[in-house]
Amino acid sequence: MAPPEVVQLGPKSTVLDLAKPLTLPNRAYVTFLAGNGDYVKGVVGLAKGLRKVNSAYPLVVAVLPDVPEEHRRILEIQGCIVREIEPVYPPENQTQFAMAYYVINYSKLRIWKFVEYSKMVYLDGDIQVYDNIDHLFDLPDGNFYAVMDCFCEKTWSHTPQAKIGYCQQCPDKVKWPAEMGQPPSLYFNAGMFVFEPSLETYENLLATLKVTPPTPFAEQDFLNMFFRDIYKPIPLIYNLVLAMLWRHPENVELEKVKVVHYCAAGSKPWRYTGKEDNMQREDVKMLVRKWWEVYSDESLDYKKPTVADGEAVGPVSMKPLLVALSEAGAVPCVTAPSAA
Ligand SMILES: O=c1ccn([C@@H]2O[C@H](COP(=O)(O)OP(=O)(O)O)[C@@H](O)[C@H]2O)c(=O)[nH]1
Ligand SMILES: OC[C@H]1O[C@H](O[C@@H]2[C@@H](O)[C@H](O)[C@@H](O)[C@H](O)[C@@H]2O)[C@H](O)[C@@H](O)[C@H]1O
Repeated sequence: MAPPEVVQLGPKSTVLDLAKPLTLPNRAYVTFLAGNGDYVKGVVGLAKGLRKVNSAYPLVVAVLPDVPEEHRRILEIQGCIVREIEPVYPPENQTQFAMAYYVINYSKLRIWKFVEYSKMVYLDGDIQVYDNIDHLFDLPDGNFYAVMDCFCEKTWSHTPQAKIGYCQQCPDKVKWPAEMGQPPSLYFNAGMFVFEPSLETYENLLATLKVTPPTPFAEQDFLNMFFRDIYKPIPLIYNLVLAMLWRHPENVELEKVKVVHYCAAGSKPWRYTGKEDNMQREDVKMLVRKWWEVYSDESLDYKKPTVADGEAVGPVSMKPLLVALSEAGAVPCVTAPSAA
C-alpha cells in the first residue's frame, strides 16, 4: 500500500508587489482552555514556548465560562488574547457514547467563529512548540492540515483496527483484510491542526453535529469525519503524539521534532509523577524536563512592548511585516523562519 501523501513543506518564496498596500496577515495560534484546574499551566507553557521560538503571531485562548478570572488574568499577563466561548455539547442523551472526559472537547468547534483571523494553527494546551512553525500558515488555503494519529494505544482498544493490530502508521505491518472492506480513511490527531475560520463552516459544523451521534474520541472523531475530503497529512514533526515513541519508534527522528504533544497517560509535564507506563523512559523524562525549562524561564515571560521598542504595542508583533518587507528587498534582511 503506497504510503499516504504527506504534504512536504518547501522553502518559502514570496514575491511581494510593493505597489499593493502591505497588510499584516491576520493569523494567530489558538488553544482551548476549560475548567479551573491545572491545564492553565499547559497554556502558559505554550505561550512561553511560542515566544521562545520567535513566533510572529499571537496566541488566542478560547476559554469556557468556567475558566476563573484569575486564570484569564494569568494568560493576559503572558500576552495571550483571551476569548470566552460557549460550550458545545453533542446531541442530548447520547453523550454516553463518547468517553465522558472528552465531551467537553466538542467546544473546540467554536474556534471556527474567529473569523477576524484568515488562518489559524490550533494547538492543545498539552502541546509544546520547540521550533518555529510559522511557515505552516503559508500552506495552501482550502485544506485541513494535521498529523496522523496512531491506533495502538489502549484508548483505541474499542476499534476494529486495534482488534486486528492495524495502524495507519505502519499499514504494511498488519495489512487491512480485504474482507473488512476499505481500510479506514487517514485519521488525524485533533490536538494540532491548520485551518481557516469561517462562519459558513462553523454553521455547517454545528448543524452536522446535531445529527451525528457522539463516538469515543468525541470531537476528534467528528472533525475527522467532517474534514475527511480536504484532510492533508503533514509530517509528525508538527505533532509528536508521545505514544509514537514506543509504538512506532521507526517513524520518529526525535531531533527533528518541532512540536511535542504530551497526550499519553501520565505525560502532562505539570502533573508528571513518572509512575504510569512508559513514563520512566529516558526520552519521555527528557521531554518533560524540556517543557519545565520553558515554563520556568522567567526571561520568556511576556513584556508589553512599547512604541519605543519598534514593536507594535500589544501582543501583535511587527515581525510579519518586517519579514514581508525584507523578502521584497525593502529593508535589511529579516530572515523568515526556515521551512521544515
Ligand atoms: O479539563 C480540561 C480538559 C481539556 N482541556 C483542553 O482540551 C485539550 C484536549 O484535552 P486533552 O489534552 O486531555 O486530550 P489529549 O490530547 O490528552 O487526549 C487540552 O489540551 C486542553 O487544551 C482543558 O482545558 N481542560
Ligand atoms: O477529545 C478527543 C481527544 O483525542 C485526542 O487525544 C487522544 C488521541 O490522541 C489518541 O490517539 C490517544 O491514544 C489518546 O491518548 C489521546 O487522548 C486529541 O489529542 C485531543 O485533543 C482530543 O481531540
